[in-house]
Amino acid sequence: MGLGIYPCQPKWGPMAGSLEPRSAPVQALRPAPIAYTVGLRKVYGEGESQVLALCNVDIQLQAAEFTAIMGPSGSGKSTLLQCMAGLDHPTGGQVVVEGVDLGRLSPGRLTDLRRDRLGFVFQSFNLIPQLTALENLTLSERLGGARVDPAWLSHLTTAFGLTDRLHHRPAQLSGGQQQRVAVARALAHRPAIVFADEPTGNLDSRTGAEVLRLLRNAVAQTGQTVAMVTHDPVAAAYAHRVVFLRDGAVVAHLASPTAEAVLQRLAILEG
Ligand SMILES: Nc1ncnc2c1ncn2[C@@H]1O[C@H](COP(=O)(O)OP(=O)(O)OP(=O)(O)O)[C@@H](O)[C@H]1O
Repeated sequence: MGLGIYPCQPKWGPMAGSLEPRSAPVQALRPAPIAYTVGLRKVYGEGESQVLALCNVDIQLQAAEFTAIMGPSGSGKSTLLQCMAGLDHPTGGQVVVEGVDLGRLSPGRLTDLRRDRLGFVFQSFNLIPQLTALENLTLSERLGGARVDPAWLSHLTTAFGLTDRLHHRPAQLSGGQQQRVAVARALAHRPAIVFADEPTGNLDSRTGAEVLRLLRNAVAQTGQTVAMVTHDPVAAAYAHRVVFLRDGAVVAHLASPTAEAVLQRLAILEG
């Protein structure tokens, strides 16, 4: 049986008592999200080997909020991030970023939107090895995007402790320095949203904490919107809100998370 007739109903419903309050007056006061999905669905493969990675996911990212996405291995976290960031095509449903339905964009317009309005941070840094840190920082400009404001770039490199590393190539930098360059690069063109997939996965806890502080400061000080996939409850506690996935569906939200509260929710999900 293929997934064409799969009911798309995960084994898990929302976790009792864990959803954010949704009274009508509070909803009415909430500003429109900067990005959202409606009924997002992603199926990989065909026929017997089909995998339902996302199952009718509705999620909102609020502007100037730091959202962490968590869940057991294989629950669909990276797939959700990739679909929201226009790096992967959903099988069904909608992704809307700053009012633009990504599904209606031509491949060229989607590439432009990714370059100009989105920033990316990956677990493996993904810097271009032949370019210096400074050249990596201005990559979106080098790819034909808007000019990176020199004053903003100077602020970023100072705040990120990179001023004496700008002419080094990635291989001449530590892992933490490389990820700081990657985060600064993601912020350099002032994107609407930074998507980060396990940004601390390759870092020790001290270096990882530095990177998380930089992301959180970007949210607190400049109103940057950040969405981050992580396995680490300590990393998730830097966020304003955690969205939990299980079997490709959103099953819980946690506002103002602590590492302990995140750990408890994960234990229930993985139990
Ligand atoms: N390219 C692909 N082809 C086939 N199946 C895939 C592909 N990418 C992901 N999947 C499957 O989709 C499901 C969701 O994968 P995804 O990587 O989004 O989960 P995840 O929660 O990010 O997992 P992890 O925490 O282990 O990184 C999994 O069952 C995975 O095996």
